[in-house]
Amino acid sequence: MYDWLNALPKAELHLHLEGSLEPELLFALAERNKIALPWNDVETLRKAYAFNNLQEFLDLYYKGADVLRTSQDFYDLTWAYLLRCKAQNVIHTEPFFDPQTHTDRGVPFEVVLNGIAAALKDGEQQLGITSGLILSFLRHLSEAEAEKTLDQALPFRDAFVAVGLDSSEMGHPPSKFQRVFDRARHEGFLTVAHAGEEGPPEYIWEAIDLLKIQRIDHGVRAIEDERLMQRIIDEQIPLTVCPLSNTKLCVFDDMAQHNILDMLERGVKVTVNSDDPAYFGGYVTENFHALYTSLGMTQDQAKRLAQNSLDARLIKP
Ligand SMILES: Nc1ncnc2[nH]cnc12
Ligand SMILES: [Zn+2]
Repeated sequence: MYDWLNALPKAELHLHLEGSLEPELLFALAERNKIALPWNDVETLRKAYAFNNLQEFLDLYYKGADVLRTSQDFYDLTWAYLLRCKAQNVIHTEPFFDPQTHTDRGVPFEVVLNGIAAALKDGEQQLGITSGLILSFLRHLSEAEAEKTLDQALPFRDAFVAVGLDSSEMGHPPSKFQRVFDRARHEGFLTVAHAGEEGPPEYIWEAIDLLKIQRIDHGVRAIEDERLMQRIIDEQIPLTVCPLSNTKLCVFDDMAQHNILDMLERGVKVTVNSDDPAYFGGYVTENFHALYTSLGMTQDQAKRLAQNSLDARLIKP
């Protein structure tokens, strides 16, 4: 089944480039940039990948991102991810990057963007993988800081298709970013937002009604609100679900409890994604495979999930 799932043509719509930083590359970049790490070796670092919630993961993820300093680093990170896409027949990807994670420690916006954009261009030319980059604001920071990030992005507007919202969800509702999302839309960007990962259904309502999103990232807590379920079914608002992420971050106790197939059967446009594959134990195919082993996903369901990912692209072929 793994090989069959691997061969399915699919799109990945929820992937943080910084979350694809494998420990081996992290150590190689630390050496290249002469950065001392708090872990002795790759195995010790991998052992630290045990999380009780989103915040515990984010604390380590931001630490790991500190090895990314030059455009070449961002190129190498993005290229390594694209090679994984090629190996798993991901024919299109819409990755996130978090500029504030880098600008806040002194790496200029254009250094980050140039490396990522060059790799995505080579990915299309050399690997045939199309892409659309999403600039994600860190929601634990202020809206004013998001506004500053949008200002930095405008000279490079052709490099992005959308803005997004990620990082610590609880206590940082979408409504906190309504004005900057208004301006981003006015500037011609599409919008997406993480909502309903740990946060309540109310945050999903806000993402839809206030941020006017094209897709909900995660959204698994929508199932707690029947009126919301009807809305996302009626309007076919896609959910970019990340099964391995949800179990690693204890959103579900184990994969057998995951609601993605229940949502699929109810007519929700759910998709399968890897979120932060270097930290959560697998790329897209491993996420599909976990649904097969733990939930008995059928080939027909897998085909519908893969087709949903192609249908939910922001950039249509
Ligand atoms: N799963 C996730 N939720 C929120 N922010 C993130 N940043 C990287 N991964 C994330
Ligand atoms: Zn995410």
